[in-house]
Amino acid sequence: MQDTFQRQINYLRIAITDRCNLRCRYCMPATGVPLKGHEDILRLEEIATLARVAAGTGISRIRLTGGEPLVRKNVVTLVRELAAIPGLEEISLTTNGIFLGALAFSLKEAGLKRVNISLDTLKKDRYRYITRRGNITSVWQGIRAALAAGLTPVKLNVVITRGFNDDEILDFARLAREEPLHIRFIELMPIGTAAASGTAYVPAEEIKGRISRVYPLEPFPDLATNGPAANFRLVGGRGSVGFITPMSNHFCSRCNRLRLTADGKLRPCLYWDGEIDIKGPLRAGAPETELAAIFARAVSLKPAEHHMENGWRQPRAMSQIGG
Ligand SMILES: Nc1nc2c(ncn2[C@@H]2O[C@H](COP(=O)(O)OP(=O)(O)OP(=O)(O)O)[C@@H](O)[C@H]2O)c(=O)[nH]1
Ligand SMILES: C[S@@+](CC[C@H](N)C(=O)[O-])C[C@H]1O[C@@H](n2cnc3c(N)ncnc32)[C@H](O)[C@@H]1O
Ligand code: SF4
Ligand code: SF4
Repeated sequence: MQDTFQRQINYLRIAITDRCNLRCRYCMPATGVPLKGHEDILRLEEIATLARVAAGTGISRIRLTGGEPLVRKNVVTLVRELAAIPGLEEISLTTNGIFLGALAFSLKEAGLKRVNISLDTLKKDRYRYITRRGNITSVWQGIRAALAAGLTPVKLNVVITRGFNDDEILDFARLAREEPLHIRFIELMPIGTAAASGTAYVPAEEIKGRISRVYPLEPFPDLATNGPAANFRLVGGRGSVGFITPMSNHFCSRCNRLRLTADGKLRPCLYWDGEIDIKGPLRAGAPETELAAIFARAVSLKPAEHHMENGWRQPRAMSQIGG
């Protein structure tokens, strides 16, 4: 599908749940985000139906996210169903990694291609602080299991915030040198609790400068997956570092994605309030041609770019949109 700005839309991010086992401070309040009722959330077979329709419209990659996708019961069965859909070349997943140790091999066997794992600090106490409850040892078990299972390339998503973890930038770079891990530094966006907290993002250029003064970097186009990251190999290293810059240098002109929320809304953009209900028509028995037309309408409504700078704030939490 092509949108009104000549961008090819071939990637769908599906939030398969709005629930999460963690409470990352920049993402949600300590009490969590009000959850949708059981009936409001797409059933797994409904997600599979919509994925089949999406594939028919030209979507070739699907990423499962949330909330925390691995808290959704029967996620392995869902992956198996999605992996069997003709036209879907890649099913991937973004997770906090806590339950990945237990699930990595079954997910791989079911057809998952790769995982991105969120880890904002390498320090045990800080991890518990930023997630308000997580145990970093479980995340490392998840990372090791992902590598062993071949869910590769394994990418680590790191949100650097001023005064919290900006002293760990070189530790992460060292990790990328020593291990086959691809660290992506993400600029904090004013979404979720981050919007009101005044927490400051650290521009990617500053992070890159600090790394390249110690570890020479060279462009690493091989890791490109049509995602937003600009990737660099550390000369002589096993992994890489990448930069996702929604704030300092947004990548909207290359946008290739739609989002489907856990409660069945199609979102043309991460940072825009437009969304289209597709669960209602699906449950009312709409034929697949009609559902495909709803995908096409969502694509036609994609804005040229986000306007995070103009003061409008996304009312949905990141865990509801899927990141
Ligand atoms: N502004 C904006 N940020 C995005 C978008 N897609 C991803 N991000 C940010 O990048 C983070 C990491 O995204 P991932 O879930 O790892 O997905 P990805 O980077 O597309 O994955 P790859 O296919 O591995 O490149 C998200 O949580 C967001 O913070 C987008 O379309 N717009
Ligand atoms: C919303 S989570 C969903 C998937 C899973 N629970 C996880 O944490 O990977 C996806 C990603 O969004 C990132 N994220 C959450 N809030 C953000 C914000 N305000 N700005 C930038 N990234 C954010 C998280 O760090 C995580 O990497
Ligand atoms: S970033 Fe992911 S793990 Fe952390 S609270 Fe949000 S949804 Fe949960
Ligand atoms: S902010 Fe919106 S338009 Fe820009 S890359 Fe993200 S989803 Fe696409």
